[in-house]
Amino acid sequence: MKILTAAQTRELDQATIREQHLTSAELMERAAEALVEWFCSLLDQEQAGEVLVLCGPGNNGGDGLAAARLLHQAGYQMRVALLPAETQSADWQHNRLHLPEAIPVADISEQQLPAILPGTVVIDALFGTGLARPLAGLAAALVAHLNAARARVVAVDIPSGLFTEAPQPREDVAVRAQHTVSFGTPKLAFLLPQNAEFVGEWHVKDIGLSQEFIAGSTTPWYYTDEAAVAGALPARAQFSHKGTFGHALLLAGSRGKVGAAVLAARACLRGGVGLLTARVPGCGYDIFQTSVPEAMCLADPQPNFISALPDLQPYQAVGIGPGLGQDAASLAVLQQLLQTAAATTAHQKPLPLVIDADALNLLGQHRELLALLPENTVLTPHPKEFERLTEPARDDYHRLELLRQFAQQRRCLVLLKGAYSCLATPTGELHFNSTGNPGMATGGSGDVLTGLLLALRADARLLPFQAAQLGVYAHGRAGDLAAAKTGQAGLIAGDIAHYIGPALREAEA
Ligand SMILES: NC(=O)C1=CN([C@@H]2O[C@H](COP(=O)(O)OP(=O)(O)OC[C@H]3O[C@@H](n4cnc5c(N)ncnc54)[C@H](O)[C@@H]3O)[C@@H](O)[C@H]2O)[C@@H](O)CC1
Ligand SMILES: [K+]
Repeated sequence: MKILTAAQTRELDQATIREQHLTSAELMERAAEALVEWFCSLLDQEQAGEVLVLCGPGNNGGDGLAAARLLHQAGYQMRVALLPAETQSADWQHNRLHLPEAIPVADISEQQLPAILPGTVVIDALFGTGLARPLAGLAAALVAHLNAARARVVAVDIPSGLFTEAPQPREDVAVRAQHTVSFGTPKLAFLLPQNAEFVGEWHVKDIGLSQEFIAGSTTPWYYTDEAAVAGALPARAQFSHKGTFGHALLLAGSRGKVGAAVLAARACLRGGVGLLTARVPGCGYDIFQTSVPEAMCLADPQPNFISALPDLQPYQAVGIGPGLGQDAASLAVLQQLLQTAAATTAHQKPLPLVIDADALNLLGQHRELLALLPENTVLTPHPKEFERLTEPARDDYHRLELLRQFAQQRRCLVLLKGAYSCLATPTGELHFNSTGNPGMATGGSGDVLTGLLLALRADARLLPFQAAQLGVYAHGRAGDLAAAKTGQAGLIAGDIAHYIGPALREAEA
């Protein structure tokens, strides 16, 4: 699903109106109906008590006025407070005119901020995508008053004060909502950690906006939902054999961290790889062979870490990093891997690589090695690891820009891990993942992701981006399926690996 800018959202509204021969008030009515339907499913009249709608002067306020009317008709006890302004939008005026007289309406002033008791349900319809500058004056005072009131807040379209696709200076005020109900497509602001305290839980409602306009819009931002990966995994042909799905090599583990190799290997096998060979330190041989009998094992001559790169000739993809440690000998292995993989690019496609964890830290310490990365290498840093590869980011928006630049410059697929993990492509696209849950913030879940990505990169039927996108999505989905059984607290990385099969099955062609 595409993520659009505020300007594109406005154009989308206009295109929908033209295409479907609607009035703008009719489109606003659809938005209000969607909001109200959602609201009624959340809280009944008794649970809601008196509902206060705060309305700004634009169409966001118009949505609020229309919703107040519809909720009143549905039997909710409503109260409306209006933020004064020199002018109001036409659809605002239309909905002001149609507001039932039974609903009390007050004008907001510095002296007369609306009374908000703790627990009051407040619908924030002050500003939406038309926010033109940071909040100041009365609007800022009102939002500070609301945030201090400990109300139950539902934001319409976007919490007032947040910009759709740009950061707001830190000291600025924005509404802290428990829920945000938006229309059509998600907004970039919803996907960034720094906005979580404002956005709360977000919901995007379909209001029949022009699909043709969306299809024709260009954007660097995408949201990987179920539809984006539907059918992404080709069905297995009847006469497939192990070779069809590739032979992967995993370089992982060091003394005390052989478990990382085990987890990555299990995930790689669950990811459908044809054959898996793991290079582990000598101390890991018995552990690995016993824990993952389905994989082959090449013990390193060194007992405690990996010191020698096996011959790469048999493999269709190589993963390196989980539990690797940062010994100088392992750095040499990484360097040799990059040189060998890059050398194969001259006469054939580059050897697919997946680079994670300590292998990323080693790259961060020896940035000259970045120039050796073969095209379409998959890197999976969390924000700290990414910072070691680049520079500290000012905020989440700046980090996205660094991510985009890095992926373009290095011609790699870079996955910035976190909630809504973001996959950057060599062409400058950013794909935010929709699956996963906080239960996955547990040791080893990154190792599982590496193993799964390795399996999908070894599968020659998938293009590099498809493999990475499917891997990230299925990893999160496996975590969601696992958490449904274990609860989030009880979730361990091995559970995620266990559910990779069912998660991938959902994306089968
Ligand atoms: N255009 C449409 O047809 C639809 C629009 N919808 C709603 O309309 C919203 C966008 O409406 P608008 O474009 O009218 O914009 P907004 O309602 O977000 O705000 C625009 C108004 O706020 C003022 N303003 C902007 N920044 C301000 C600030 N910092 N301090 C004080 N005043 C400020 C502007 O001068 C203008 O009067 C969406 O977020 C959505 O809620 C929905 O009804 C769906 C349909
Ligand atoms: K709002």
